[in-house]
Amino acid sequence: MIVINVAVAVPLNKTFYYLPPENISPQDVVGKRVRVQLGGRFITSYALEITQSEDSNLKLKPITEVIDDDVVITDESVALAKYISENYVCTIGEALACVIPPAMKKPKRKIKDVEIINEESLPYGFSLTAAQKNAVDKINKSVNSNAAKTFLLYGVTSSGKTEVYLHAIENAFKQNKSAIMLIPEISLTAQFVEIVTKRFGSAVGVWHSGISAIEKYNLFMKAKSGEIKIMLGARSAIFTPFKNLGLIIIDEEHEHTYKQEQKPSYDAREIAFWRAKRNKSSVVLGSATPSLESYKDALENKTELINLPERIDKKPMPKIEILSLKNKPFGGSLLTIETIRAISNVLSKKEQVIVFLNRRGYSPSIMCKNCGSVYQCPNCSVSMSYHKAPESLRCHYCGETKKLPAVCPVCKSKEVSVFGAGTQKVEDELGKLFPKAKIFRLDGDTASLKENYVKAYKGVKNDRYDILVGTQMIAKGFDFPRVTLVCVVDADTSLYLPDFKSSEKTFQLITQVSGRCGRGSIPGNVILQTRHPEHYAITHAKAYDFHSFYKEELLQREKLFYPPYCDVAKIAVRNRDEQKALQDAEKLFIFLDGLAKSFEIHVKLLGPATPYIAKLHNTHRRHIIIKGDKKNILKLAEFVQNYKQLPGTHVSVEIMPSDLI
Ligand SMILES: Nc1ncnc2c1ncn2[C@@H]1O[C@H](COP(=O)(O)OP(=O)(O)OP(=O)(O)O)[C@@H](O)[C@H]1O
Ligand SMILES: [Zn+2]
Repeated sequence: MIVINVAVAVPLNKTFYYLPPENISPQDVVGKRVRVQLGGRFITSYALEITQSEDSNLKLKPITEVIDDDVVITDESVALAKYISENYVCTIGEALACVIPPAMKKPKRKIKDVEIINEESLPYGFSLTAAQKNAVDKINKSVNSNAAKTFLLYGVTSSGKTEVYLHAIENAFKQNKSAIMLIPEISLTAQFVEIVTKRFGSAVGVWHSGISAIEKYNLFMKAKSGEIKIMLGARSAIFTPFKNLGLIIIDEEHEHTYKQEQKPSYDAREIAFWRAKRNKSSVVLGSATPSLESYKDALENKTELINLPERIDKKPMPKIEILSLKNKPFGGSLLTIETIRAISNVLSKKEQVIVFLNRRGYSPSIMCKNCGSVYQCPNCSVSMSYHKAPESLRCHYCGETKKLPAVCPVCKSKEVSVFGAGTQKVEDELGKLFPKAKIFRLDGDTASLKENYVKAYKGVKNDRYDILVGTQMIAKGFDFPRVTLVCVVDADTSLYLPDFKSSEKTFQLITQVSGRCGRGSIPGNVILQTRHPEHYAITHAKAYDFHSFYKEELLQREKLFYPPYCDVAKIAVRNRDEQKALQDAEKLFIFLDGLAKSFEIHVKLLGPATPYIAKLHNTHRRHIIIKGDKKNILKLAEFVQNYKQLPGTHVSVEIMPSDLI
């Protein structure tokens, strides 16, 4: 009997046999996505191969539907899924659902292209600097000789990394090879789509979470057939099924968005290395603030370091002035007199300002002045943020929205007031201080409308706005030549989060946002408000001294045994019942500890600990952390799947998470 081996995206570590659908030959099923019934559910799955079964009594269900007309599963996608399943604790089916999106949809009739822009490629406007040329030569040599090398392009902000990428892509293109270019943030799409499509016209596809299921299908098939040769996109664009992949570029490689939090918790950088090895392609990791891991690899010659130590035309780095808020009372004015003066001065010269605060909403909490209680989210153990226009209280974690209470729910006092500041409040204050200035705010709230990304980018670029206010969305990648001042309202938002990466993230954020100014003909200035002016993340950022920061941070990591000195996994145990979450976390810890001892798996187990946010979406959480080397961590993490948990408990494993909170 002929049966078809199908990978289903469920956490059962095996593939399943189904009968081919009636009237369709088995050869026309294999390599395509199919719908199958499993345990009462219909699931989009992957038809891997035809097998002969000796057992003719086998009771098998037929495949319900063959989704694709053409083959979508390649040898590479199966091998890659196997790699993902072995390295991120998931099944082949779950891994395939990552490599080949189950949701992409074949159009009923041919639709016109939306994201592919048919502009003719434009000539280059300027010649490369010596440092850029050196970088391009090295990358091209590697691409042309199929050397499968990885480069770390460490170039200060505005050193012209984009131009290096474009020249390297052009070379790959001339060699008839394809290229993937990853960008970390959807807010940067407008800028990069403009730049890349100007050069490469209709050869470019754009892939991100905002595109429709049909657009995804079209792009996927066009990449597979070679109709497009360059894919620009977010993390998941790393899976673009190019056949002749020559080059993978990961811009802002330090960004945590390249790491998927949900299962499978893959890192796009690692997928890039795997694909590069298989396809003999080159990888370029670019950043002005490389991650500790990437910089260490480069210094140890595991990858090749290329430096762009200066800004284009030797423009000076912006001068960073630190304004200490140490002795200033909490809850006072958001902007110091010095900051207000600096903004006023820049606006009077018709230059532009970026005002950065990495917190959206109006205020992060509301508090009763009488009894001191803070209004908490009913579903999560966090305070609710106050939002103006429309006025509401919102939980930034579960989305719960409430009306602002007229009296304190605890003591009935009317003395309820907002506390702390977010981007809405900054926008408000700036509006009052500079009524003539045109202000645009880009953060998680305004960015829910897709067109606001484009509005922010084009508006600042074309001088329609004087001040851009925003969160980390505006901190990196943007190239706005008329921005001459950056104000960091509060540099400390990420500094004291209980996570081993909080100093690194703070250093990166300050360096990146500072790098947004002084990119044109007028030098830039940065004003950085902080309560911790002496912290090494801040002092080294002020001095643009990445290497000293790196050394100091490495010492801390070594002392506390954290990456890059070990690998880590975060196991989250969740249950709606707090006691059950706690009990199961403790039982799981004992189970893993016993296994580690009896199988002599050398790892360090920590926990179970209450995470920074103990309750999320009405679910209580406990974390177990495994530290050690990757092989041992994976060995132990595999056992998590065999753990018999209490009803209602959900256990997930994240390999090398971007944080431990
Ligand atoms: N060779 C060159 N000659 C003149 N201008 C250049 C050259 N190369 C790049 N530029 C310009 O310099 C500016 C900064 O370049 P780019 O945006 O690529 O910097 P970057 O290194 O990516 O910075 P960041 O890390 O801040 O994103 C851009 O406006 C770009 O057009
Ligand atoms: Zn909530």
